Amino acid sequence: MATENKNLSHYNKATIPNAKDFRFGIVVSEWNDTITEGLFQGAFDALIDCGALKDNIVRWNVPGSFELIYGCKKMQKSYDMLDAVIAIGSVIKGETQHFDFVCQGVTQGIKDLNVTSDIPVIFCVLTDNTMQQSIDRSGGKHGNKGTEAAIAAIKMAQLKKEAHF
Ligand SMILES: Nc1c(NC[C@H](O)[C@H](O)[C@H](O)CO)[nH]c(=O)[nH]c1=O
Ligand SMILES: CC(=O)[C@@H](O)COP(=O)(O)O
Repeated sequence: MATENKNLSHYNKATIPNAKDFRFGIVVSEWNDTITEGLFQGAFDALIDCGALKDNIVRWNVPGSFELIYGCKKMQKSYDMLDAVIAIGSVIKGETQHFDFVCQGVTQGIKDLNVTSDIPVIFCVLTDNTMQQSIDRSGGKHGNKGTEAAIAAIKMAQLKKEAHF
């Protein structure tokens, strides 16, 4: 289902575990910071709304989406008691193929972190053709992908808690 048919900010708290005992890391890219700050706020507000404590949320910044890979890896290693990490970025297509390489690189890198570590990393990276598409997905008409990522982080933290291996 395309984003335009699903508001990214809608969630049913009755279907979401209480996050009061979970600890979250959030790594935020500074590229397109008007977008990434909106994504961060959406994620932070949703975590709190679902019971997370402010003191249980740690935030780091990195220069761009490609650095999310290293930032999330170090976050996992620095805080091994984290229950989930959210990687927040905004990649917007320019004139060259650089967009494709950044998007593929960060996608594969974050996938690898989910394979190599026991702490889930949630992919909250917008990969848009235009700034308007990014605005629409970071608190605009399609909702906020940061909110969606926070809900995913809570659900994956619960799965990690219940999984024995
Ligand atoms: N064009 C965008 C970038 N480019 C920068 C890279 O992410 C990286 O920081 C650089 O290549 C140095 O390693 N990053 C974004 O997050 N969004 C963009 O639109
Ligand atoms: C995603 C990018 O790196 C891109 O915005 C850079 O723009 P350009 O392809 O025009 O150099």
